[in-house]
Amino acid sequence: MPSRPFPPTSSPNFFTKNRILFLALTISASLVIFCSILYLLHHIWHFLKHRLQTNPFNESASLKLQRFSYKELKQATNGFHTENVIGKGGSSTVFKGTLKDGEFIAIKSLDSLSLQSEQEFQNELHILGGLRSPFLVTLLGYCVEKKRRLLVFEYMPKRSLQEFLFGDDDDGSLSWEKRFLVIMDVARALEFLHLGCDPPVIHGDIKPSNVLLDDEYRGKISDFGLSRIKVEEEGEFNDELWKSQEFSGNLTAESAEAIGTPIVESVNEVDFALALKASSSSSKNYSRSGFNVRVLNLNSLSKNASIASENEIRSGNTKGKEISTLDVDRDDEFSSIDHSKELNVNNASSKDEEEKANEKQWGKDWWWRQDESGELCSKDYVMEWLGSQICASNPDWDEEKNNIHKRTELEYSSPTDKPDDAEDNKESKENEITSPLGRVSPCNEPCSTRGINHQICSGGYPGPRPKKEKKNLKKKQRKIQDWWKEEKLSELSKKNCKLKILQTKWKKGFKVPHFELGKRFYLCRRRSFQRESQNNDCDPNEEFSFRKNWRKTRSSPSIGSEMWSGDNLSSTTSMRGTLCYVAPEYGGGCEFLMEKADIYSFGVLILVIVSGRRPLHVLASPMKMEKANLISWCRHLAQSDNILELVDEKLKEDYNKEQASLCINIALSCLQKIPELRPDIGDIVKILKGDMDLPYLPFEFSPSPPSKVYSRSRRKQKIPSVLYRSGVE
Ligand SMILES: Nc1ncnc2c1ncn2[C@@H]1O[C@H](COP(=O)(O)OP(=O)(O)OP(=O)(O)O)[C@@H](O)[C@H]1O
Repeated sequence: MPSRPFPPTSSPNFFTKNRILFLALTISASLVIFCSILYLLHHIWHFLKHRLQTNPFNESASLKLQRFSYKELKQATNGFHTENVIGKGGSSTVFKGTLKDGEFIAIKSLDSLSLQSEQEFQNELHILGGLRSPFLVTLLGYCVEKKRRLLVFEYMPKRSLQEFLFGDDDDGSLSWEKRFLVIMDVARALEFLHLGCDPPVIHGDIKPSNVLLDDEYRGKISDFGLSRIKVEEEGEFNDELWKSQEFSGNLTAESAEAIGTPIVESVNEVDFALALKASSSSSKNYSRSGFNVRVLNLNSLSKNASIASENEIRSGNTKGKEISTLDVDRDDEFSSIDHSKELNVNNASSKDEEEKANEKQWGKDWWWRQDESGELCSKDYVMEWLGSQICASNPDWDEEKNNIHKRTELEYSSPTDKPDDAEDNKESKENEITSPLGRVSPCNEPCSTRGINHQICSGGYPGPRPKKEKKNLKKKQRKIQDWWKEEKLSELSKKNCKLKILQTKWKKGFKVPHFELGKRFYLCRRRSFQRESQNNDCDPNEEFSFRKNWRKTRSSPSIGSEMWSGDNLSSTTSMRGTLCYVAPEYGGGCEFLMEKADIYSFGVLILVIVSGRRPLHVLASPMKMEKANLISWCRHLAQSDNILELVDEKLKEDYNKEQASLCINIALSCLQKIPELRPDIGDIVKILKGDMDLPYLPFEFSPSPPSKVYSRSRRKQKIPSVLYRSGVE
């Protein structure tokens, strides 16, 4: 039997094909595995690298914040007793508390719940809550119960630098050494925020009242209500993310969870339009509709507003009510919350509260005032500010008052001289030779809080004032106003003209209904503000903050700077920070708070610390006018090679001249108008430590011609290591 042929199942061709296929599969599989491993390794490396950069937001485990109950905090502060009040911010009251274990704490309690205060609360909670540094005030915990929002901080026994520099209880203990250390501490704090954190954190409101002092007068930065996390994507800012942070004040839910802090449910999604709308709204009128920004548009805004304003007109109450644009769909949770009552703050009568609310309310008009009103001009702000400053206690002013007092006494002592005549004669004589500021005479009249129209305060001239004298006084005040206007504000007016032209162009080009609305609100608010200002007494403890506008603090006002040049008063849609400390570019429409804006504020802070003066200091004597604006005075001194004249007179000769001039020079370089030219904080710290040379200052700050500037000997100065905080270096 012939054998059957073996079926040709495996030809050499078949084997080769299979082998090739197998090889190809193996190679591609191993390639995929290899690439995945590479990808994984890259990610691990990236993650580790960033972790090593002390990324505060990833160190979740160690940063769990303690959640306090309201009851616990109430006990710690003896029922939030007024005796325990240690500070007052624009939107919160700070109490000293004692925990059961005897530890002192500072409890910051929101006075009322508005979008803005909620946003700042969230900011502090999520940004500061995720940071740990010996140069930052430690956030220990929080309390969120219904409408109550409280933050618990480590207690800083020496309170704020502001109180120390300008407070009544100045015992002169802020020696040069301490001042220098505080400058160093703030620089280190900013170094941590800008360079030690990834992503960097921008504080956004560096000023003396936000620098707290510990037992040894070492400075720590506080108040992260305006701070921002800088998010940079492929070299460009991520607009969306930035804005969402800017206006919602929230990190994402995940990141919040990561640092163990709560997201307060209602404010998760808020955008620019809402923030603007809400920034001119009061907590009392806050509505749920405001939270859903996605449905907001200009039409709904104007519609809501017109309904609201109609209601207001009907009820005859137009005071402080732009907010009522949001009156539709009122949300109980966020409607009228009177925190102070709950907190047992006894001294706030309902009337007072209303006034306070109105006052804050006025402050929230900033955006409308900026963007819309035809009447808006920087001059207004300057005049308003001047009004309050003239009331402020001021050594130079006091000096001048004493002189005037002496003069007046002399005049009165002569039996032949009638007081009124004497005053008149004096006025006509002095009129010829000096500006009205030189002839300011004191009064006992109450001062209105804002506006140059108010009386000039003095504590040293007792007794009732004859009618004629009052008239004279008014005359003088009017002259003072005119003089200020002529001398200092013409430049501002020019800028305002430009601004108005721009606004007109804008209006012509785009007829958007809500502009008119804004104007109506502004005018309405302005009227109510004027009424308020007529009634208010002068409070020297005011500060102009762009987030709160005029606000009361326990300490004296800190204000001034570039306002004479108008730089700080340019129009912007979302100005935040504190006047005179805020960088000029931030007022120019730049929406991003950059590190260099912090550097600018730091420059102002240095000058304030070194000089013991506020950035804008209205002085009685025209001879001292040049000193009114700390920054321009400093620039003038630099030009005349005399910067040490800026050093606080209280220090007499008891200070380190090299350190002082180093600080002033650093400040000058921080105050350069072009942000890019300002040094970064890493360099500043190195310069302060003496590890790096001071960069060349621009020609405008130099007393010498350019050639000399460049041949100027560079100072290399070693600061004794004892100056640095142990364990930190
Ligand atoms: N941890 C603290 N220890 C001691 N005093 C504090 C502390 N925190 C705040 N203060 C005091 O309370 C004052 C107001 O605090 P803070 O500026 O934080 O309130 P705020 O409402 O955020 O003010 P702002 O209007 O600047 O936002 C401070 O100037 C300081 O005197």
